[in-house]
Amino acid sequence: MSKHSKKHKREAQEAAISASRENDQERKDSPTTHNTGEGEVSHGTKHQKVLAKFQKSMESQARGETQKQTAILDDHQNEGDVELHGLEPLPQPEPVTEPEFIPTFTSLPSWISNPITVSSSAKKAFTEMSLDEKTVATLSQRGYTEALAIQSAVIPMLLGPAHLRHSDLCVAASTGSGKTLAYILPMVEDLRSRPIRKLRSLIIVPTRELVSQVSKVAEQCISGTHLKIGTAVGAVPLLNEQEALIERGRQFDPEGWKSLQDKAQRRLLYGDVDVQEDVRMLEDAVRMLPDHVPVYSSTVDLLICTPGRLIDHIQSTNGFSLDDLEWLVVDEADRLLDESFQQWVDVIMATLETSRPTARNRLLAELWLPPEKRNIQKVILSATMTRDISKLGSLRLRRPKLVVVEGVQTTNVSDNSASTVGDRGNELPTTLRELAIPVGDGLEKPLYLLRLLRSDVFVAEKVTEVEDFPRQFEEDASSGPTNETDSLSELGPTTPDSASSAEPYGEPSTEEMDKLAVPAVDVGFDIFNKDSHVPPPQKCTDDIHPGTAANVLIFTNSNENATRLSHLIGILHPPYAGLTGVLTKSSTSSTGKTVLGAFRRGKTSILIASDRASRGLDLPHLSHVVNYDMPRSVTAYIHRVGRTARAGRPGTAWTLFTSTEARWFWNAIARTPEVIRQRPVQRKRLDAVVISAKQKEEYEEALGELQRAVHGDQS
Ligand SMILES: Nc1ncnc2c1ncn2[C@@H]1O[C@H](COP(=O)(O)OP(=O)(O)OP(=O)(O)O)[C@@H](O)[C@H]1O
Repeated sequence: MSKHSKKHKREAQEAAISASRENDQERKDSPTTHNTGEGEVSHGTKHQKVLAKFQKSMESQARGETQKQTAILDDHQNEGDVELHGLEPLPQPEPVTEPEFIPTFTSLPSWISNPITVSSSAKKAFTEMSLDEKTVATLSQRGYTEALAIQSAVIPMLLGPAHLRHSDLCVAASTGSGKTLAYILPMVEDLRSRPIRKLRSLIIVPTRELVSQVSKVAEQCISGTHLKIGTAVGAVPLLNEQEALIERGRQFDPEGWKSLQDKAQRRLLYGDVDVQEDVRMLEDAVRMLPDHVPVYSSTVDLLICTPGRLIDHIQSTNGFSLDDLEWLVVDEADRLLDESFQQWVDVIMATLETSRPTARNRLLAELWLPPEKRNIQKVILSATMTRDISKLGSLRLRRPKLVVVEGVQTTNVSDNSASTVGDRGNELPTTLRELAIPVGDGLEKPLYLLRLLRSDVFVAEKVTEVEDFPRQFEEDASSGPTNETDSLSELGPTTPDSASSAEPYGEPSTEEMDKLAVPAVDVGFDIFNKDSHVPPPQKCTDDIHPGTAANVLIFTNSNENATRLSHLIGILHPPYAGLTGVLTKSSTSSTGKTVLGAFRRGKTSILIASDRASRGLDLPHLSHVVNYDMPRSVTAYIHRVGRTARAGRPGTAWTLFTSTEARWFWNAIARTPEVIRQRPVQRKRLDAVVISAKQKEEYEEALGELQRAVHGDQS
């Protein structure tokens, strides 16, 4: 029933009820009326009225019903006009095209979204840079006459007296672009004229290898000055470092001695000690002559350290103080800020903000005035600089500026047009060539690696072996991998899931592959030819690394994989055994030094390493990097491949990817707009790594040998 008709019905009912009530009432009020003729007349009139009302209401309801029925009839008639269709989709209107959303705002602060950009070709002669003549001479002895782009931009910003430098600097420039000299040169220029030795500069880096590398560069830069450099790394006993960094003396100071004695007594009696520093001082004070107090002085002007060890010194080395600090450099900043390392940022910032115990500050304190502000020049660097403002904010930067080097115009590899300069991707060196090799399910990855080493890294070997390439092998190559190799999976050095990225993997489409593919190489050889002699190190004969000794850094995802792979290479191809070094997280400092030294001197030409070696390590003549295990992030990839193609030299990076890793690799690494590269990653097939029955047998034997070596079972 329609709303309308309901209403009328209700009205009629109400009218009827009210009329009947009125009648009842009247009957009650005058019980005699129904007996009189007048009363009957009055009743009749009323009933007529009520009846008229009721009829009116019913008519109106009937009219409403009729209208409704007419409307329904009309609807039914109209149905006859409806066009009947089959199951094919109905034509749809054109979707409304909405204008592309181009943000006119950025959530980044303007110093990040509008950085100072430096062209990679902007180079200056060191002689034009107001550097000390001796420094220029030292640089020229090393063969450096021209400052690289980032150095040409940053050095002038950091040169000059402290009161004229008003900004802290963040520097984002690709791996191998020369960031180390960009901060060390102005720092040394600033400190060289200071007559008194104080700890004025602190350089924080993430690994002990980097501490040693940066200190070597710094040592060269300070030659001819009175400056002294110290290092602090976790691998060295703390006590040795304390003795090397702090000189302990004594001073005649009866009042000071008395105050120390009082404190010592209070401590003894009540356990009352004001500050931790006093406790440590008391320990020295008890060994002093009467009326003398200990005094401490720094033995170094510049300290290069890892964050953990720095905190150890701040918290437990008598006399270690950052009161005189003027320079704070954080290299590989994104890595250091990502990992908390005993809350190092908070501890250091708190230490730097404690007011210095100077006479001026004491006077200011007496006048209830704030202590004088410290003027510490902070320089924060990385090839993959974080734009995370909360992390950068923890460093309490003063009027910061971001300097970026633009080596590559935005390329066809990624359409990065919407991104602003500040949040554009990280750049790879322009001289880097990247290739990727599919390795199927990954079960024969060691064989692919060997093949790669012998065909593309140590090129000289390829030339002879291609000539001797046996026809039989060609036939084996075309047969494809067989299921029999599956049994090797448990023993193989890595399994396909060794890359522990959470991203979904999958093969890219054929179309994607076609776009990315480069012509497959069709060379092959017997990788098991143990008798073939490898004269190390060999000269590259290709046009990419002309005349340089070939060497390769191979990355695995764990120490265990690195060690196993090195054993396996030695077993599968004994001539490589003596040429291979392993650098893992667990290598001791001295082992690490020996391994790196041998590699740098060319005694070994294959270095297998975990990601410990990916950050900042400078192996100037490294010709190849191989990602044997898939890196865990795009940042890890950038730092790994950045060990080659440094300072404008050519370099090649190879990545082995399994079919489950393929999609992630191409999407997240090879084609991501986060990475700015000059040329796309090329796909290269090493099809000939297909195993004959004999080779498979030898491979299994090698794996068995490896397993026996691991379990110490020589039977
Ligand atoms: N002015 C120069 N001329 C020639 N070579 C230079 C110059 N400055 C630095 N180099 C060389 O460039 C290489 C890379 O320098 P450096 O290690 O400082 O790079 P980086 O930017 O810190 O790299 P990463 O981000 O990987 O740590 C080194 O081998 C260094 O000796």
